[in-house]
Amino acid sequence: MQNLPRLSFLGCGSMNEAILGGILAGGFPADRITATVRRADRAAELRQRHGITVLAGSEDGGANRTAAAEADIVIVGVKPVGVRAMLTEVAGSLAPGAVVVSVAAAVPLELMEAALPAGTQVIRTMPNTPAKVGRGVTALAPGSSATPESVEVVRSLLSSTGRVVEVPENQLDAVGSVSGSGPAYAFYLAEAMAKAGVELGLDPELAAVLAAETVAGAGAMLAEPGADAAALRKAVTSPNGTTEAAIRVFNEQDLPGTIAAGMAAAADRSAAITAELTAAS
Ligand SMILES: NC(=O)C1=CN([C@@H]2O[C@H](COP(=O)(O)OP(=O)(O)OC[C@H]3O[C@@H](n4cnc5c(N)ncnc54)[C@H](O)[C@@H]3O)[C@@H](O)[C@H]2O)C=CC1
Ligand SMILES: O=C(O)[C@@H]1CCC=N1
Repeated sequence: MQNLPRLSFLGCGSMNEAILGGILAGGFPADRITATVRRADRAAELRQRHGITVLAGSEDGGANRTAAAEADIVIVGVKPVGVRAMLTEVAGSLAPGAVVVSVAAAVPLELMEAALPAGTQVIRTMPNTPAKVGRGVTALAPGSSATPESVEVVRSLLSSTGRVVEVPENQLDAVGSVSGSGPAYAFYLAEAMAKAGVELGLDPELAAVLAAETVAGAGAMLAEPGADAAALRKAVTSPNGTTEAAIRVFNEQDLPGTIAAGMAAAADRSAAITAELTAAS
């Protein structure tokens, strides 16, 4: 592979566009990137926003095959149910030595490798959308043919979107329920805080600004080197003060247990999707 690989994003919705945005913001040249999408209006939007080449999908899969053929790294960003069909579509078009990276939840390496020519290098990842602002975290698990050199190239590419960690594939359901889905939990908290602020008498716009800035500011503090969530929380919580009153209610109503139950449901859903996809393959 050359110093700077050519990238093709096959399917470019929320997640792949976030990665694309993070990589471009990190200085990767737009003229080495192609994306495919289904609709012409979405293609125009991506071209205008990022200055990359975008091929609008045709029913016969020609756009995906063309994009795959010219790439050193192919990043598959369609919904889990569409991954096998996408890989089957491009299997005969991949360049020799190309690396296939999947961002799809719940789609096993084994299933992806079976849809591709023997020996294809596949890397399964679980990224998250803060990649867009360089604050993502991506867990990756290399497939059986991925070389350490290719893993390093992908790791280095994704490091411009945030942190990259390597995990055994069997931990990816748990990773997805923490960091893959996690941004949604933080946004949910901001929504709930804004709504509660309105119930306490604040104007809706003001409540939304206060909640969003607070979640964002707390996130920025957590991102500082050596930050510890419990210590930061304690620094806000005066003995017998207002914060303590709120946290007492959260604990009495077992908010930690509710969060754990929700995250277990996310991991269980991932395992169930894997079972459905495996049964259908
Ligand atoms: N959204 C997120 O925060 C995260 C998503 N993921 C994974 O990323 C994958 C994509 O999820 P989203 O981006 O949320 O979905 P999305 O629906 O926003 O994006 C999928 C895109 O693929 C396009 N597409 C579908 N079939 C195509 C085809 N044959 N040719 C060209 N384009 C095609 C769709 O038009 C759409 O734009 C999923 O597998 C999901 O599990 C993983 C981590 C986080
Ligand atoms: O909700 C989902 O299924 C995807 C995977 C992780 C985040 N979004």
